[in-house]
Amino acid sequence: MIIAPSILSADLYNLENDLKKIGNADWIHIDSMDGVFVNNLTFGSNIVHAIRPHTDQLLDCHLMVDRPEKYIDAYAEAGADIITIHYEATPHPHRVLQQIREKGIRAGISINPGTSVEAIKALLPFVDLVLVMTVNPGFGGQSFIPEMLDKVSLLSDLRRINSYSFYIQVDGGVTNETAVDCVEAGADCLVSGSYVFNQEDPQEAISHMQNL
Ligand SMILES: O=C(CO)[C@H](O)[C@H](O)COP(=O)(O)O
Repeated sequence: MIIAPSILSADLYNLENDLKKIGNADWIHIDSMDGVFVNNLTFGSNIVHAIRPHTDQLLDCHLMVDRPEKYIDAYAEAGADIITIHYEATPHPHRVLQQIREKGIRAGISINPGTSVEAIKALLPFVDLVLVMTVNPGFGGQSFIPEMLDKVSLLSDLRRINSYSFYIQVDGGVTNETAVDCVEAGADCLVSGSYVFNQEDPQEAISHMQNL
């Protein structure tokens, strides 16, 4: 199981120290929010640029921004390994996914709780990752919406039937308990923010989830 702690819940004043606390994680999840697509503002490609020289962990960039096509070049130049855009954020998701892959970067598509898997079926051959939001995007520390697990199961079936190879990532309210349900439904990558960073020993929490 791939674990991607979200630095949305890190202490930005002590980011270097907090990155050490999650040093055994496979990926680092970077939540960019623009105050338009979601009602919150966080960070942009500048944080990718700042972290990149200091880790070999994959930088997994989740763009909760309107019209993500405007920012792909900046994230590519900053050193992103994965860029996930929201299906709901652009009228041209297929074009933006192509734009990401043309940069040699893995491309992900994310869906809000109100968006069905059917809506992104035509995009599945063109993605390296599908992110199922299990909270409404915008804030950390929200409660997991269990009904979203049906989407994870459906994606897992579609992946098997069509021999696709995208990762199925779950994000929002992931704890040691909800992680078990995500794994059973077919997820292979879990984003966890507040749960991981609130633990006495984040590395132990990460390795527990990695072994699910
Ligand atoms: O994308 C996000 C919010 O939009 C966060 O990645 C997500 O909510 C993780 O935080 P937590 O584990 O605290 O729910």
